[in-house]
Amino acid sequence: MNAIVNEATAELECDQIKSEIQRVFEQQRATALHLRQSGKAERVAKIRKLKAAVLANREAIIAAGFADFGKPAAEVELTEILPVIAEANDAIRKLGSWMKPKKVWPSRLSVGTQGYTQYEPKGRVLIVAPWNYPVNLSLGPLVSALAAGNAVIIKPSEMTPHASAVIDKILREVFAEDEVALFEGPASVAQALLELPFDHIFFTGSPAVGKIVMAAAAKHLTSVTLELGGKSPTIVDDTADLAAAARNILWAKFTNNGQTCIAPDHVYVHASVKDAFLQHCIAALEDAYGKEAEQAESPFLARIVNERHAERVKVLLDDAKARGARVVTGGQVDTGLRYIAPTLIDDIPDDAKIMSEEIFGPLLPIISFTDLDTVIARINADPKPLALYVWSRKQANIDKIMQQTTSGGACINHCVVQFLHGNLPFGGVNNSGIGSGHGHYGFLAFSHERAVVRGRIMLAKMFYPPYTATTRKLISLFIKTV
Ligand SMILES: NC(=O)c1ccc[n+]([C@@H]2O[C@H](COP(=O)([O-])OP(=O)(O)OC[C@H]3O[C@@H](n4cnc5c(N)ncnc54)[C@H](O)[C@@H]3O)[C@@H](O)[C@H]2O)c1
Repeated sequence: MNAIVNEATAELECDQIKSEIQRVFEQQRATALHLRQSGKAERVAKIRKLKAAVLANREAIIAAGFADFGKPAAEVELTEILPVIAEANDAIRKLGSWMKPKKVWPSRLSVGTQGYTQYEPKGRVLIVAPWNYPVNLSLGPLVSALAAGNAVIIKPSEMTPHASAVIDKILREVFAEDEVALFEGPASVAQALLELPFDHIFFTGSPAVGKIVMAAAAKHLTSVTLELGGKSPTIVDDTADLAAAARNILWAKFTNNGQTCIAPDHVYVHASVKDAFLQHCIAALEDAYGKEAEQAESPFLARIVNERHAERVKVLLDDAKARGARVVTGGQVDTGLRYIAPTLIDDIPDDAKIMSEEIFGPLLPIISFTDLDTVIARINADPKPLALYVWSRKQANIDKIMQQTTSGGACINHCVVQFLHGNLPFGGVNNSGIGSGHGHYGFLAFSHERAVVRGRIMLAKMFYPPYTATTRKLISLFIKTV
């Protein structure tokens, strides 16, 4: 009986959410039409208000990061607040030039015309965010959507309720719901949103859900930006600065306890320097989080977002160990406390699950190699990664890796900073994503580039029917000379 009542209640709630979503979506139609004519001042004013509200709620965002996954305050500020402020400042400074129509030279076939691209808001857009950087990955794209002049609906992840509550508070402080609205809830809420004919969907999450989003978007031919995940490889060759590599790779890996889309997933290290690299890694771990036995108490390590994910990461570790892998350091797991120690794993057989699934947790496989070609072949046999990191002082090795592999982004002698570089596109390639965001690229993702040609001299007149011998000669001339 209870199950039936629960089901009926859930269905009723679902219907209520759907009609609420529909109501807001309809309201946003008029806003989108108004925004089509909005200028720089109006858009910048919105971004300034958003930025001020983020800063005013700084402590609340820090508290939410701690409540959701025990995230240290410094990490919340560095990875959740700073990127949003940087995105906002970039848009405030540059929006004037981004919005300006861009003139182009006439091509040989369009001599006598004036051509330019005009940047128009896409209209009503949907931003779907994941849980791992809930503030950054919903408000960062929001800045770009506002810069481009859109009405926006945001769907944050259900797994970080404290962050969602702060985001909701910030948005309510700054926007009317016909400008920016937020719908919290499980995947079913995202599915209800995906039924609507949005003008663009900006989705950040897993490749599996990315496919669902793209299929739903296809029904309305809605354009998509898909910021997805995957296994980002890191290569450390025998010429690398091992101390610098170890410190930087581990920082990139264990920030947010490994729950970062562009974290180094696994490391290929040249066999001749593997032992030295491992020693540097252990020293770097101790510097950052204390001795192995103290690391569970470190205030600088976040926790896994929930028990289900802690269990998922534990299964990867157990499977690797069962197949003969060796834990170099770490390996302690308490799923109840959502704690998994920073763990380095060696001697992993190729068929271990950890070598094919995105780890998204604090386990770092170290794989030794002697021949760079085999590493490149392995990388190319896997789906195209979101990021690739190379540590080397040998230009020939760097060139070889960069020319013979692909990835959404890459760093040479660095990790993860491509995210913070606002002048570069941030995105994946195929399985790791489609399209890109950040800065100007974010503005473009949420804009329609309308191609406009203004006629001056009417060259086309020469080709009007009736088609005479002269017309044919002229066409031949163009074919030869164009
Ligand atoms: N490329 C990037 O910038 C980037 C950044 C962060 C995370 N990621 C990736 O995101 C993944 C982790 O985040 P996650 O677990 O929140 O991802 P996810 O794909 O499970 O969820 C993302 C969002 O989609 C919604 N969702 C879940 N199932 C859905 C469904 N069936 N239909 C419609 N919507 C659904 C969720 O509610 C959430 O809001 C990892 O793969 C990671 O690499 C990528």
